[in-house]
Amino acid sequence: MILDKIVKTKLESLEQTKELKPLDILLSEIPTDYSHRSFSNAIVLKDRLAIIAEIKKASPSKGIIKENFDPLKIAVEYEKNKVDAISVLTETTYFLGNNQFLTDAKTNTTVPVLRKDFIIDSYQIYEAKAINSDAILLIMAILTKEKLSAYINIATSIGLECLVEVHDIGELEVALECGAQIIGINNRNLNTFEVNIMNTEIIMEKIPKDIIVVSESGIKSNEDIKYLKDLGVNAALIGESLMAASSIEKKLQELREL
Ligand SMILES: O=P(O)(O)OC[C@@H](O)[C@@H](O)c1c[nH]c2ccccc12
Repeated sequence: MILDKIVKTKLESLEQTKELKPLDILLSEIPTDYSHRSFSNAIVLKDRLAIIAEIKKASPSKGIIKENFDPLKIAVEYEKNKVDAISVLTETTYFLGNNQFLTDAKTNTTVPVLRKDFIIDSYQIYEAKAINSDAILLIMAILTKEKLSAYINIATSIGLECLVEVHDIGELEVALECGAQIIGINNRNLNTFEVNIMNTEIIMEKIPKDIIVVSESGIKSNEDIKYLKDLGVNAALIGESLMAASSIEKKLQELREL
């Protein structure tokens, strides 16, 4: 199973990272001129669905998505086209991401930046802060209830917001019990890669009104956006269809068309 493989790779690389940079050194690197941008404010809008645009070179299901990949240029282009937030893959082995891509996106735009990675250790939360993230992704499928609770607390205590990702009702219940405020419904099953945007509709019904909802994965068309807006979702997280488009500007216009 791919998720197990990713977690295993992560565990191995984390050991090395921690050896090279122990936690106390990492903590001393947290920028003091940190400009915090509110992820939740950016994605809760009155009149429309917010767009969280993702910077992702490759994925385990598609391989390389974008050949001439210039993450800084993409971030600037996203900002120019008024996306509401940017998500950056920082996982290096399967998604060919990098922490620097996130720092660059933050420094060269004015929107909040979400760190997309497989967080399985509190070290990575401090790391997210050190590289200048505003929010982190926490994936229910790779965490226990105890870990999720602890990680939400740590993140909150250092001013990071959490997008808690679920893909079924069981996971949703645990996430809500742990105090998740922003729920990401993944339309892609991370083990089979199967995408079903109606997953959002099924899970949405069980989410209390005061919780912020993000629909993630497989969002490709203006119909998808309309469908999600009618469901009452706050934001759409879009990667592949923007990354694979020959023009990001045109694709965003097409997605937003009323
Ligand atoms: O590229 P897509 O189908 O538009 O999906 C974006 C995003 O939802 C996806 O990259 C994602 C959702 N959850 C994740 C967890 C880890 C890595 C990646 C992801």
